[in-house]
Amino acid sequence: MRASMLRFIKSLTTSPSSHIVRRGYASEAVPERKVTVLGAAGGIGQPLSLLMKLNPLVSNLALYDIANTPGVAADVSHINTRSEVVGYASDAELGKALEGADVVIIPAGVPRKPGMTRDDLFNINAGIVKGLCEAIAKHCPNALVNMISNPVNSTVPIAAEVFKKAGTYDPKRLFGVTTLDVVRAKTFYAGKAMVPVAEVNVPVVGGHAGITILPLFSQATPKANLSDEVITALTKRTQDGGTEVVEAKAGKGSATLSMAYAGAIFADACLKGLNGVPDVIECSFVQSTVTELPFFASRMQHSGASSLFYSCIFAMEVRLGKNGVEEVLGLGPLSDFEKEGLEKSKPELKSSIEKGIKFATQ
Ligand SMILES: NC(=O)c1ccc[n+]([C@@H]2O[C@H](COP(=O)([O-])OP(=O)(O)OC[C@H]3O[C@@H](n4cnc5c(N)ncnc54)[C@H](O)[C@@H]3O)[C@@H](O)[C@H]2O)c1
Ligand SMILES: O=C(O)C[C@H](O)C(=O)O
Repeated sequence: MRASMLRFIKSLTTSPSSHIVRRGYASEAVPERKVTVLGAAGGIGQPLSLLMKLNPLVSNLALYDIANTPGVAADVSHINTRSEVVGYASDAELGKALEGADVVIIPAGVPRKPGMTRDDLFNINAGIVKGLCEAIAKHCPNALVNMISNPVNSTVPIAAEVFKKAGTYDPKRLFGVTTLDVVRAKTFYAGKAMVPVAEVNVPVVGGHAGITILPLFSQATPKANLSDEVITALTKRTQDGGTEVVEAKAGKGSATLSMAYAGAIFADACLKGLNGVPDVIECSFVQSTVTELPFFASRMQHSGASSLFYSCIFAMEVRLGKNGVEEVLGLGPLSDFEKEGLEKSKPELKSSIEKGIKFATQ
């Protein structure tokens, strides 16, 4: 488990809470932060809600789903951590769930079954995401939106178009959650490189489907002398990680537990960025200007005393301050294998992005 997540879970049982919430902050006070989970009663939503309840940076946790929310909210609310939990169960309550949210996490929608691609989920999930984003534009237009619902390569562009139409679009605040790809790349790399997994870092760029997932093992740390064959196999396993889980679950859905972990890591990074913690770096599928594609997942650094952390662009790191990005950091050279992977991924990524834009603007 990632060191920061382990630290905060451990700290819940070993330190007085007043110490926990102050760790890493210059000021004595930790801000109030509301996090809303849309799809909170689902396979991802439940463990993700649990993990957000364990996060000491959260003061208000709003759990929304169209089914089974009261039970999940009652259950999670009994955990003796900082946040107050409120469940919202119907369309009529969506506005209240979103009002005042700093971070909105969206794992609402149907998951894959064996034999399906993520794009096969488009017809159902596009409509769900569009409706939820319309509500976000209305009730919490300044929230950071963490999009988990698939196909991420299309649902993020849908969200962007909905926000543009509403006049609320801020590219610095919309994120496709690709953290699970990073989580997998780290795990698989550690296994082959025989290094402690907690020390591993691997940027993953591109998108979140098949060959659009581009792990950059040439930049993985700690360094290891892995053969081309091993790098190829690691890349393929990372790209097919979702399918590996879908097949193992044999019709009972896709990754939920590892996704909840990844979603919690990413939301925690968002909260830290909002709170002004420096040097917070994650990968995410965000608006980009570096390639000819309008969206691209890449590594980003977010911090700043104001409420922003910034998307970055293809294979880049950025440093943020009070008003967002302060500095864009170079990512470094790609291997020939990675350059080839990037070129191969572009047509699929482009078509998924265009599909989302077309759906939302029709
Ligand atoms: N980004 C990633 O890395 C990643 C990883 C895993 C899964 N996913 C995606 O996340 C989504 C959810 O997966 P899951 O396994 O949790 O599915 P699930 O079916 O277990 O849960 C989905 C939940 O969404 C709810 N829901 C449906 N429509 C809704 C609406 N309009 N408003 C609020 N809630 C609504 C359902 O009631 C259900 O509780 C899928 O699209 C899946 O493909 C993404
Ligand atoms: O593979 C899926 O359908 C779910 C998710 O995108 C994943 O990567 O696990």
